[in-house]
Amino acid sequence: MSGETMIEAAPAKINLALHVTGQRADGYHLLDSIVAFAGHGDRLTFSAAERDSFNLGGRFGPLLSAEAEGKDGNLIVKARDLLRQALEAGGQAAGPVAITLEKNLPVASGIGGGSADAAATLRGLLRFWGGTLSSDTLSTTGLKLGADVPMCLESRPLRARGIGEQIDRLDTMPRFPLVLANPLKAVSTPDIFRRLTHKDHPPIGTLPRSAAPSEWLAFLSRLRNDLEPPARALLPEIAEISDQLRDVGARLVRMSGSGATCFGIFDDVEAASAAAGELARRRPDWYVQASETQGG
Ligand SMILES: C[C@](O)(CO)[C@H](O)COP(=O)(O)OP(=O)(O)OC[C@H]1O[C@@H](n2ccc(N)nc2=O)[C@H](O)[C@@H]1O
Ligand SMILES: Nc1ncnc2c1ncn2[C@@H]1O[C@H](COP(=O)(O)OP(=O)(O)OP(=O)(O)O)[C@@H](O)[C@H]1O
Repeated sequence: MSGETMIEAAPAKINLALHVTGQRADGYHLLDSIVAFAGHGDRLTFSAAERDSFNLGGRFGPLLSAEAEGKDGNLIVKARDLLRQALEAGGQAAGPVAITLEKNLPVASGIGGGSADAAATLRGLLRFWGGTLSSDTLSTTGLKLGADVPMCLESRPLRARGIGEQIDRLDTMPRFPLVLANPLKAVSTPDIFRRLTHKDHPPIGTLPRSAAPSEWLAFLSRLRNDLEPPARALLPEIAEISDQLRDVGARLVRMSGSGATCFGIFDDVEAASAAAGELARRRPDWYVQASETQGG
């Protein structure tokens, strides 16, 4: 075990497009999604300790600890236990660790907060413990924690198919300056999937060949998030957020994941930052964050 402290970023996951293309016999939906990761997210810290511990801080930490009580517990703890099991099964050491989560992302908001944290736990603890696990085993372990965890393990531009676990990297995707906005009302992912009426949309077509932002923006503009109609029916604020993002100059506005976070893509980081400032002034009751997606 290392004596040092290690930090692992858990970037917000953004579904730039999400098509629902079918449903498996077990009820899980088949997706075709273009995904990028923001420069902004949660932050995990791992330190050597005499016994395991888990602490929460950050803007949304108190909300999460209150919510998690009496429920299934935090995904970080589950990820730690699953990884330890996998390493110890192969004769590798996985000693006690103190984990701290700085919870900066709103909870149940469609930007993969819990999945990003679970993935960062797997990545970070593997480094902290100095363990070795094949990328297939890591991805399978991640999938046990949630459909979004394998893509969050990558945390780089990708196309996800299957239920989210079949991943192709999109190395030519440019960085997109954007603003994330959320009404601070939690949305339940299973609830949104349950409300879907159309489950057989066509898959995403041919991807751009170049890395030109204009080509990518035109491509993304032709796509959709099929979870947006049921989410809008549940939460009228999504329409309001989308209108506001357009009003402050976004080129493309869409909801991420099962909502309610929407993103607006801007021409440059200065425009995104100014728009976020204006939006936060207009709606201090919303979560508003300027960021930029990470490149391939
Ligand atoms: C909407 C997305 O965020 C898009 O990236 C993901 O598909 C959701 O991923 P997640 O939050 O990690 O989802 P999980 O925790 O695995 O599943 C929560 C619930 O969502 C539904 N679910 C999830 C993923 C999927 N491909 N089909 C589904 O129908 C299932 O009812 C499942 O019980
Ligand atoms: N570390 C965590 N961060 C956030 N939520 C967690 C965490 N651990 C457990 N949860 C539980 O997971 C639920 C879903 O939260 P999460 O923020 O991952 O949703 P989401 O942003 O909609 O994710 P996705 O985009 O993957 O659907 C929460 O309501 C909470 O009870």
